Amino acid sequence: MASSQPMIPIHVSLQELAKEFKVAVPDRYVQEHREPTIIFNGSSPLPSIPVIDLKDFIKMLGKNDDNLKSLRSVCQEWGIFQLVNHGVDKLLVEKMKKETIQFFNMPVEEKLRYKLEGGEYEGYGQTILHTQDQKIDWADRFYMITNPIQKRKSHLLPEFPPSLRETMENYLQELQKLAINLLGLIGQAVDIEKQEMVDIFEDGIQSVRMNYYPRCPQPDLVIGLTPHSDATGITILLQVNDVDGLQVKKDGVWIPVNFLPDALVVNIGDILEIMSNGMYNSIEHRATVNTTKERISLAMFFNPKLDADVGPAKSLLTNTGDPPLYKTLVMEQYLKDFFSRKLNGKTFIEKMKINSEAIELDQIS
Ligand SMILES: O=C(O)CCC(=O)C(=O)O
Ligand SMILES: [Fe+2]
Repeated sequence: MASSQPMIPIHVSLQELAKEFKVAVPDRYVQEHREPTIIFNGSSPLPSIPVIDLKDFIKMLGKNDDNLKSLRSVCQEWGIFQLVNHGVDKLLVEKMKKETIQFFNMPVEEKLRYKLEGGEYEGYGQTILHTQDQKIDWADRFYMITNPIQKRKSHLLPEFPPSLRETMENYLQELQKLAINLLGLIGQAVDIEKQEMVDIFEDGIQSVRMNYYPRCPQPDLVIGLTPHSDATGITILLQVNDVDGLQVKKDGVWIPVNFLPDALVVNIGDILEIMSNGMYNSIEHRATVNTTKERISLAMFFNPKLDADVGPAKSLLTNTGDPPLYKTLVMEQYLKDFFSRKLNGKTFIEKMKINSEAIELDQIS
């Protein structure tokens, strides 16, 4: 069974190790089957992810439902967009970026105070290994659950340098407000009642991941972050140091995301794909690295409450009359199942589909 697989933390920081790999990367980081990035062939423009201006969007709300229709098609066709004029205080965002950089610039001994322990998935370290021969992503990460507060691990955020702790807290609160507004709108666009979204997501499970991707002598051989869809409702991503590297899989090909200045990138996670009964797409994405500059990003994940049902939204099924295409699981169990597997594209959500082959396979194993 997947849940009994060992979880092996790697205690060394790649940020330190990478300084020794000036010419070649060790085998453990080499991805033999990495899919290529789309190459611009000069005849058709490279597709780019849609942009939503939240200020304009809100202004038009109630006047007609054109913007809800376009939000719906963005979330269906892409499952990811850049959000501009999002209303999050610019100075706070700048402070959050600066202090995230400072976090990774702390001496390694300091960072290892937050290191991942065996069997845990919260803390600082490299990829959590589910098998001994698993390839390792070219990155260090810090991951923790931030909400509800009683779920916080006392050796993580509470022990951060005071300024970072305070900035993270303020940033979290701002993003919580933004996330609940976005979730309401995204739900409304597929006939999920706002109250149902609020009941499921308000005071839900929230977590943060800070990603550090060192420079790499052979960037095409490694992957910064393995292809995956997020097991979330929505994720709000901040690119911390203006170095691009995020890619999304659209119509079978990997295309790079060029972050707009001051934009936050919002992506639809598996839980919204399930809640929308498959109308939305939880976008598959990955991070690539480069030879010249390290890259830092900060993702915040917004999820239902632990005791909420994760399944096609009841109001959507009532309003559309459609049969449910996904199973329903309690959030707590959903999270346990997710963390017991290694990241692997969209295979996890496949297991939630009713009548999928993946479910049958899982039941046999
Ligand atoms: O670094 C990035 O741009 C992507 C991060 C991400 O997808 C994640 O943390 O889940
Ligand atoms: Fe992600």
